[in-house]
Amino acid sequence: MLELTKVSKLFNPGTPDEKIALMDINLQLNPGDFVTVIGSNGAGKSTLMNIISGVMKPDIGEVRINSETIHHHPEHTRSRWIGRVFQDPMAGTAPRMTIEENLTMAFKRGQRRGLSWGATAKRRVIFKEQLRRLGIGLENRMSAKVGLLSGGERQALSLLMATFTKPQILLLDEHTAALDPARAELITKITDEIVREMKLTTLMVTHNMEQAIRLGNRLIMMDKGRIILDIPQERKAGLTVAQLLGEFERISGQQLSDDRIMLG
Ligand SMILES: Nc1ncnc2c1ncn2[C@@H]1O[C@H](COP(=O)(O)OP(=O)(O)OP(=O)(O)O)[C@@H](O)[C@H]1O
Repeated sequence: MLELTKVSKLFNPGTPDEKIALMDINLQLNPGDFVTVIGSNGAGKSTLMNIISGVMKPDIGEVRINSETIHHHPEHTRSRWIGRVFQDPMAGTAPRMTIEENLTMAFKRGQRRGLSWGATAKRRVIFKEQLRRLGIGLENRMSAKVGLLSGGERQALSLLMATFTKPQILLLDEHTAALDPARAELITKITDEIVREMKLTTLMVTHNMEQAIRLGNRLIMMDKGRIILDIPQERKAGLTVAQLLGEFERISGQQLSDDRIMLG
């Protein structure tokens, strides 16, 4: 499904500001894998997401989706296969457009994948149905401008738009971090439901340790540009936050330094 082979990325190479963002990353996701990603500050989590989504190119190494190398595809063509939700609720939607117009945009992206839902009226019924699944009443506000929605409502809509046409890969980049705890929990619940129902292959970066353990079927821990721990479902199921932090210390020889860390 998604395969990274020997991917490395350095910033400012050969200068005093040289930073290793990713070093020799090998990662393979199987169809339907829901992988949570945690790590210390500057571990390379965002760079990993940026390289998969095509915002950045690796210095060396390969990224493949369904065995096809995707380096030569720019970000906008990769959006046919990759859905992404960012931390910033403003990032995934167009604020001056209505909910319906935003969904139409997401729908049109998917059309190239062979979707055809015909007339506008039929599409509107489908949009309403999809919005109702979120359980926050957006189906009754289809003509509202998205800029008027709360952060949580916008993240729910972003999530729906990113998954509308079943992407091959879903990237969630700390997508609940900017929300208050109640909204973050709601978006987490909706995420879990959508990912499970649609069986989406998903990578989710989070600073919430408890969430990283609770969600998904696999957990990856990063430090200094490397994957230092890859925990499968069987081991993840009984894991506690204290054990997870202990594992980090044991392998990296230091405490997990993350100024946004949440233990639960
Ligand atoms: N555009 C850039 N220019 C220079 N250095 C960069 C750039 N982007 C990232 N880095 C550096 O690369 C390393 C990895 O950064 P990255 O943002 O991927 O880490 P992260 O795990 O997402 O961190 P955090 O959790 O703190 O957001 C860090 O040392 C960072 O300072």
